[in-house]
Amino acid sequence: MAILDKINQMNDIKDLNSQELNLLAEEIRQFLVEHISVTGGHLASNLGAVELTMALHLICNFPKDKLIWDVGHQSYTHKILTGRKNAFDTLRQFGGLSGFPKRSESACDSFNTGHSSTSISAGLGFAEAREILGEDYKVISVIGDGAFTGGMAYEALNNASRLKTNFIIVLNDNKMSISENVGGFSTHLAALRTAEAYQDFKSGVHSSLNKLPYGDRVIRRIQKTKSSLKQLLIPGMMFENLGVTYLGPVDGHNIEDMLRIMREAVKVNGAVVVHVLTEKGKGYTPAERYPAKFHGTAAFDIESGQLKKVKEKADYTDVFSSVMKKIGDQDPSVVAVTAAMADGTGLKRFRNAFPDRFFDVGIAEGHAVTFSAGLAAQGLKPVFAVYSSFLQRGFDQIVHDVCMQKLPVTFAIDRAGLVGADGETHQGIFDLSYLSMMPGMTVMAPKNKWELAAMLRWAVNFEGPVALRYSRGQAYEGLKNYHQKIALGKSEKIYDESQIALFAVGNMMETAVKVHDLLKERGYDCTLVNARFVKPLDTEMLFETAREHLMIATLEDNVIKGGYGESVMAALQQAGIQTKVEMFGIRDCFVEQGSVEQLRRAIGLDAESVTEQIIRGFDQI
Ligand SMILES: Cc1ncc(C[n+]2csc(CCOP(=O)(O)OP(=O)(O)O)c2C)c(N)n1
Ligand SMILES: CC(=O)[C@@H](O)[C@H](O)COP(=O)(O)O
Ligand SMILES: [Mg+2]
Repeated sequence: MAILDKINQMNDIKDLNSQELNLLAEEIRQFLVEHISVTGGHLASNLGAVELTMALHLICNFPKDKLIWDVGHQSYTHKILTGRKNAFDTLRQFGGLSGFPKRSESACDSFNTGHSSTSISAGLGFAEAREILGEDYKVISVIGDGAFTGGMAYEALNNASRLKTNFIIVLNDNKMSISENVGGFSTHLAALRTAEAYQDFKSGVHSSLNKLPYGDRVIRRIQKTKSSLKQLLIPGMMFENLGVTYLGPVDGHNIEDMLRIMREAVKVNGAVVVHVLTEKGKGYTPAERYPAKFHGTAAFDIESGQLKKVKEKADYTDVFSSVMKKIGDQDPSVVAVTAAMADGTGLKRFRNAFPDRFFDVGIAEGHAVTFSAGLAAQGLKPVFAVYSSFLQRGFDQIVHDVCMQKLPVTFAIDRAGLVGADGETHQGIFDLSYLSMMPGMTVMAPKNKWELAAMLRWAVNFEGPVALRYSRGQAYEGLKNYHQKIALGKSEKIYDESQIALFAVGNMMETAVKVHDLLKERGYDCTLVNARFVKPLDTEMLFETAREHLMIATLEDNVIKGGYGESVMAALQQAGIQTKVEMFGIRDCFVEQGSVEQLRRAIGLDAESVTEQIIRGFDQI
């Protein structure tokens, strides 16, 4: 890779001529495919953003200028161009290069991201701060068409209209969210794309008018007129009417064209949207053909595009997917909602079977919650399938629109607990706390794949809000013979022994079984209880067990604060039961990237660490 080898630190790209730049783009693509095929990562979005990132690096000076990526999953070329190329062997691994921008990783990463639709708000903050502090740097936010379906983007645009100094918003439009993009804004972008033919004409008119003594006034007049001529001159009218200049569309794989438009953009005194057209997966045929599959991928074979490790057993998402389809067959009042995660949540199967009862609302979790509340208020049974960390976006909507009205919305919460390589932004470690505190909310978690099926059936028929949380990855197939009927607020005793009683939540039951066995090997007896319900708590079982044991241990893959363990502790205290309690969960910290096994070991949530700690605690009694 002759050209890429010359790029060792920020701003090296500026020494290249036009031909070398095009060669560099090819070499970066090859580098991305070669590395991500080994480590896994967000391939398709990065392949599409190569030239776009290069153009930004040619126009900016890093780290002085500020580049803010939306979601941040497409920032790999930026990392390569800012001295992090050699760390790509460790991408998304424990202690390695993050898959998202990280201020702690480089001075060239201005803002941490991972969740969608934040970049315009953050960028606007940078731009306003620049003015107040009397500084001088460019501020550029890069947001995808998918991320632009999130409400925060509109709130920020609305706010950006007041800005009198330059702030560039690059809209990277590849017609895709993870799957096809949806909604009215996406249709609007499609219309803008077809306005491409007018672009030269439009920029010609704009720049000629700008040169006239009162050119800016003439442009403003045209913007104010109701004439249909305006549509011809100003295709991005929606932005222009909000007081934000629109430039584009421009071919996002043509560096020269992008530089030309960016040179115009930096002259605008205010917020300016530069509409860039790219192809997701560009340059690697399997990713061009299947951009959703290669959005985020595990290691794959470059030649065939096939994953190196074939899934042997169902994961929880597969179980949810097939049970939802069956429930849909049996009950026409069940409807499904996703916020742009039809693939990841497994709702694709439901969508294919019942397209009229399926809603992809875009990356709009807050809206999805209230929309589900509306469906429920009219007698339907909505299931909102969502990743745990993304549901954080809907906190007030769950309180205000669902729980206060006691509406029967089922929250099918996937990726609960530690998720692994995506790191701290994506760990689903807060849901038990923030959901348990809400009056009227029922919170449950299955111990294995059969229990997920039973709980889902139970939840959709329950007359109130239910949160059902399950984890990323292979569904546990142990404890198959324990299938006591689901009953509100009732937990399930697995092993009835003495001395120590271990209460575990959902996914952590697999670890709890190992802890039980390890304790046995070390000569300790251990009763094992599958909590099933984090709320309401099974106080009957808890109190009875506490009175019969010397020590209670709780195990959850959630932060300890406000989690299951603290509920158990509080209930025992209120009842005046003095049994010793050890809580196992996530201490007050964010958990970095790594495999789930590595992370559990690092935070003391693996079977061996839990066993050791229980023994230490028990021996002190
Ligand atoms: C709040 C939130 N919801 C969902 C996601 C999952 N997610 C990550 S990328 C993505 C699609 C983004 O599409 P776009 O912005 O167009 O970027 P592209 O991948 O097409 O480059 C989604 C839904 C997220 N990161 N944050
Ligand atoms: C960037 C993003 O938010 C998603 O692409 C996420 O990485 C998907 O995670 P899963 O691989 O768990 O579906
Ligand atoms: Mg997109």
